Formats: sequence, structure tokens, C-alpha cells
Amino acid sequence: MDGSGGVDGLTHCRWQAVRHLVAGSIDPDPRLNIFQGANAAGKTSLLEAIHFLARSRSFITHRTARLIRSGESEALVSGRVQAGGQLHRLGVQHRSGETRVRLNGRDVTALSESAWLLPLQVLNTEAQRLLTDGPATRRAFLNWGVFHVEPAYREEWRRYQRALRQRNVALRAGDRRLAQAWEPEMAAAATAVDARRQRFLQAVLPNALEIARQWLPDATLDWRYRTGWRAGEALDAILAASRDQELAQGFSLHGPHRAEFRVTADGVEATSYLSRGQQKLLVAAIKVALADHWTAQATQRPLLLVDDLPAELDRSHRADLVRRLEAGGAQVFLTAIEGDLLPVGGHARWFHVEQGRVEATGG
Ligand SMILES: Nc1ncnc2c1ncn2[C@@H]1O[C@H](COP(=O)(O)OP(=O)(O)OP(=O)(O)O)[C@@H](O)[C@H]1O
Repeated sequence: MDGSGGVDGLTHCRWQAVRHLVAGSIDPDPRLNIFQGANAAGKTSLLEAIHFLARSRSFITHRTARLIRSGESEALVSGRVQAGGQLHRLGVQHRSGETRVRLNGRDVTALSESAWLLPLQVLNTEAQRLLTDGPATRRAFLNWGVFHVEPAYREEWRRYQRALRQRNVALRAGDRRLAQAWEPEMAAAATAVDARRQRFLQAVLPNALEIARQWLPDATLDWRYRTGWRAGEALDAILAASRDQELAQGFSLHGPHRAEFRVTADGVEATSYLSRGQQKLLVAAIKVALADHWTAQATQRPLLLVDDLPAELDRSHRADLVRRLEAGGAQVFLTAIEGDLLPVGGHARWFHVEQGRVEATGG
């Protein structure tokens, strides 16, 4: 770590043996970067390298081992990140099923110790899963969203999960007294977690829907949030009242581990009303609003990885979205097969990707 100045964000990224990529490096633009190349050139692999650096895992495969280039034994990505007036050195390595992270010359043992540095969102053909998957996907979105702006959240959520786990163990063992003993702790942590989640959603979703309304003027968009327990009642009272039923089931039925938020269009689930292209725009609006919120509230610059933007979007919506990305506060990384499909207005740094090699082309 040193105190050099400069614009916040990822200022340098180097990789070795990541998927299709030949070893190389880039010095990204603080605002907009475009990776252009033919199918299978390695554009997505490059986004994966950045994702691996930020989150210590791949965003495509659940098995990080697949990130390693065929025939090699380890994948390595390192980078320099400017944040809060400091330059940080981050390195992530995957070898023999193990991921090792180093930050400023020290080993990192918990993901949160390094992930705070690069608030990151991905916009690709999988991103619709934020709407179409079950509630766990949206809770993960919530947790990352709050984590980057509320430093106390991580500990509160951990505290809640610990109490929940212990109570569940007691419920499964049929130990009523022990289950009861964990309830005050569970309820206290739940209240703190829920308050931060609500504040976060209030800050992000109205803005997201405002952005989305420009693209989907015919749909009446709204959102709702469920805390995970009956509205207007104290969680400890609910836990006490449902203890018998939960002893029979063997797990806790109420609490922020059951939280959920949904976006609706004309009063019904957005996914059952909107076309796939419209869902993509809605998810893009949510991610743009989240990046705006992070930019305003977090000390670190958010990163947006946008893969295969043209898929399912017509020319005018694509142009709108690129304009919005350019105007936002995030450092953006876009892939493109044909450069002219991306109506980039202002300044951008272009990189040509071919057979796994990446070269800055300057436009
Ligand atoms: N672990 C790996 N080692 C070597 N090559 C790999 C590995 N994983 C994937 N590939 C190869 O990388 C190529 C895909 O690269 P990538 O997804 O980055 O391309 P892309 O430029 O994003 O293409 P498209 O425009 O088609 O999405 C494929 O040819 C695939 O076989």
C-alpha cells in the first residue's frame, strides 16, 4: 500500500494462465474500457480474470479450477487498485483446488478482507437470474449491496447467522431451552440486519425503477420487500410463538434468512410480465442504480463488468444503456464483437482481443 494519488479504481491488472488468455496485462481507463474481438477470442475470459481478482472466484463456473488454462497448474491474477487515496496491491492465485489471496503483501484469510476493495457487479446473459432465480439470489445481491456501504453489516449478518445456526442445531436436537436461549440474540441481530437492508433497498430500487421507466414506459413498475417474518411483529415474539412448530420441523422458519424483494410490473411478478429483453433492461437499471449508490456512499470505486451487451437488446436501448453506463460513476468493462455495435459517445479505452492476446488499440 502506498499513498500515491490518481483516480480511484482498478489501475492495473495482470494475469497468467486464466482460461483462454495468454499471459498479459492492461492498464484500464478509470471510466470505460472496451474489449473487442471475435467469438472465442478471450473477451469473457478477461472479464473473468477481473472478477477473480475482485471476488476470488469465477463468475461463470462454480468450479474455480476451470478458470485455470488447460495444461497449466495454477491461475494467477494480480492488480493495483486505487482507493481512498491509497494504492493497494491485490493478488489472487488458484492452484490444486485452493485459492490464495494476498493484499498489500499479506495473506488474506476471509473474502471480506479483500472484496471490500472492488465493489463489483456483472451484467451478462445470466444477470436476469436476479429476477428469475429463487430468493437466495436476491439475498446474496442484498448482502453484497449493503456490505460495500455499511461496514457494520458484515458483523451483524455473521452474528445473525451464528445465532440461527445454533438455534437450528438446538431445534434439531429437540432442545427447547437451548433454542429459546438463542432467540434474543437472533432477534437483536435480525433487527439490525433488516434496518440496513431496508435502507439500502430504499436508496437503490426507486432509482432503479426510475431508470427502468425510461426504457419500459408502458409498464407500471413497483417493488416490495419482505423482512422474512410477519410485518409489524417483533421477531422474538414470533420465534417464541412458533417454537413448537419449529421443533417439529427442525429449523427456524422466520427471520432475515427468509427475506425477499420482488419487482412487479402492472402488479404482477416482473418476470411473468416483461419480455426477456425488457428483463435485461430492468436488471441493467438495478445494477446501474446500485453502482450509483456505491459511488455515492462507498469509498471504493465500483466496477461493472458487462458481457455481450447486444444480446437481446435493440439498437436504441443498447445506445441508451451505454450512455447511462458512461454517465454513471462506475469503472466499466464492456465486451464487444463488433465495435460499431456500441455507440460509445465519450472517451473510452479500447483493447483488441485475439486468440487470447490482449492489446490496447487506442480507439
Ligand atoms: N480453462 C481453459 N483453458 C483454455 N481455454 C479455455 C479454457 N476455458 C475456456 N477456454 C476456451 O476459451 C474460449 C472462450 O473464450 P471466451 O469465452 O473468453 O471468448 P469470448 O471472446 O468471450 O467469445 P464470445 O464472443 O463467443 O462470447 C473457448 O474457445 C474455450 O474453449
